[in-house]
Amino acid sequence: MEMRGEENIEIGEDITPPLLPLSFSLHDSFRSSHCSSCFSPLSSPSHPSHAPLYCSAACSSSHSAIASSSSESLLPPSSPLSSELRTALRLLLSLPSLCPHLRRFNNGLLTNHHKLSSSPEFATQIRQGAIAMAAARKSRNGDCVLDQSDSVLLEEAVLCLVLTNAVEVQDEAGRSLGIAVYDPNFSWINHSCSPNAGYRFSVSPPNDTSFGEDSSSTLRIVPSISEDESGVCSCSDYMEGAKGYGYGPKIIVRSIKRIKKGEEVCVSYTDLLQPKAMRQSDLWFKYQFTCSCRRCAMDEANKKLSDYVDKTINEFLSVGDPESCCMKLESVLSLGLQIEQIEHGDGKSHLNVKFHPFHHVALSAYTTLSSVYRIRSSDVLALHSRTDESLFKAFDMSRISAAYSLLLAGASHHLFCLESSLLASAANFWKQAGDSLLSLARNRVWNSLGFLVSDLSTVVKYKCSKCSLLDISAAEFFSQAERANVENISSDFLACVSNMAPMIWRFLINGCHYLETIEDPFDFQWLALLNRDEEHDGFVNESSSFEHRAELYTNERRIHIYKVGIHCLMYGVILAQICYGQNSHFTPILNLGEYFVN
Ligand SMILES: C[S@@+](CC[C@H](N)C(=O)[O-])C[C@H]1O[C@@H](n2cnc3c(N)ncnc32)[C@H](O)[C@@H]1O
Repeated sequence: MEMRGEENIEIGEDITPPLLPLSFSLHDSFRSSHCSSCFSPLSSPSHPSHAPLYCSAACSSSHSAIASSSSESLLPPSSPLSSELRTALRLLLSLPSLCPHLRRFNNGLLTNHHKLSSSPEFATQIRQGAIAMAAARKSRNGDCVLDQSDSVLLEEAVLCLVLTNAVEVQDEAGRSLGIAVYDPNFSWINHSCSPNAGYRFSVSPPNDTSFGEDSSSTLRIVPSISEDESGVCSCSDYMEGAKGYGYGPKIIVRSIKRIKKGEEVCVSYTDLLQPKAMRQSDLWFKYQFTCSCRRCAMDEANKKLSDYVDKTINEFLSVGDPESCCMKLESVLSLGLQIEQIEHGDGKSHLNVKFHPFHHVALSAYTTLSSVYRIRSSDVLALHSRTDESLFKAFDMSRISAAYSLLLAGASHHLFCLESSLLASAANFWKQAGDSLLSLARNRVWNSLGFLVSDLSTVVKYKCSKCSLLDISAAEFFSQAERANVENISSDFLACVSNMAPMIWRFLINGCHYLETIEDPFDFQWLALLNRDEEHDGFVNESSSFEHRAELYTNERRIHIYKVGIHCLMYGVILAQICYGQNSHFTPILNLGEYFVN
């Protein structure tokens, strides 16, 4: 069974009225400080006692008869699962004629008996709990000892029902006061690690108009039979059979995302801040199911994507086919991987997963692509005669290599701003981006178009009017004061290169389908607007269509490539000096002249 939206529901709306529990119990540690009937704090907490305590005569008169007839006082003191055992004994009172073999009781709640008892550890706990319950029931009826032949199947099934359906009742401070089992309107809601609903409790003495309860809220979710149960049962029979005692801590379910009519409503059964492995093991330990929600499938898919990228890189390192490596990496970056997802109760669906540009595997793919395009560029020049065509082809490869270096530097910058210990990586990526762009500005292609390398010497002494980086470059190394001012230098630098990026980015990425989906290598705000499911239809291969339009190759563009390159190099050097000091062999030596030797 599952619950679905009966209508379109907006975010932040109550989707059930306050629901009363079918059965509940305080945890042992709150039995002397809280009312056993309504869970509100007692005005004068008592010494720990085995007997339930109440906040008012009303609570005492409604609940004490149930507590005594459920025979819970005859349970062994402080047994494991004691609140579950009390809840189960109280539930047995309201479920008179039961068939313990049923998967569901006549109140519609799943027992999950077979699943829970398939774990040997759980099975022992359930069996021991059921024996304690059966012994308490028997001795209340005047029988003395439970004998070996007595069946405890009913007790086991009710205890499993409680373990499967009970929720922890929390107070405003987030403390778990006890547990409660609610009717199918709540208990048929399945779990998701990316749920669209949450719940809160209303804990207050009877007749108190409690805070947080909206008496006008109605039930806006409806039961639906999941695939595995279709044909076995009907929801309405069960809803009739669900009866509680008419008091106790109430629960209210609320949408935390927009829910479409007919969409499954899910809450979380575990701490969502935990990583997938911990969430999965917690769910398995408590409920014996493996979650296959979208968030879990994404984690799985990310692993598959990472494995695919690692395999491609390893293949390249051993077989050395640069073209196939670029094709495969760019294909997976553009198109993602189709992952088959098995959703709870919904059969199979497909999930298309792509890397976020900041994902560590995407960064490793960019590093590889930048090197492999550089290798391809040298290969073209080495293997073909230096015709104009091969010069342009080699230039295209260098251009794309430089674009990947720049993207890598831009993405690493954002990570470095969040986690400053990434300084060394950021230094290295900026330095490489600078090197690639400066080499690109010196590429022979410009010569063949009539722009001489010596033209660039006019801009060697170029001073940037927007940031101080290039003033500093006159010195061989940055002073301590300059290094201490790195935050300001960083933000001025980024503002400066972001300003120049539009002049060169489209040119650098021209013809590379994956890079063409990246709007800006420094400012990633466009990511928020991108429809990640959008299909991209290709990737770079040998025959892809670079546009060799003459108007793209202007001296102005080349000078911008040079200027961005010089900024990146300077910034990489200042970061490296902070990281390693100026005399280390890890710190590049500033020798700008080397970029302009004819
Ligand atoms: C409180 S019940 C939820 C309603 C339940 N589906 C039913 O049919 O009554 C909890 C049980 O539902 C099943 N369940 C809940 N969420 C699930 C999920 N995401 N995947 C698989 N099983 C799930 C598990 O068997 C779990 O023990």
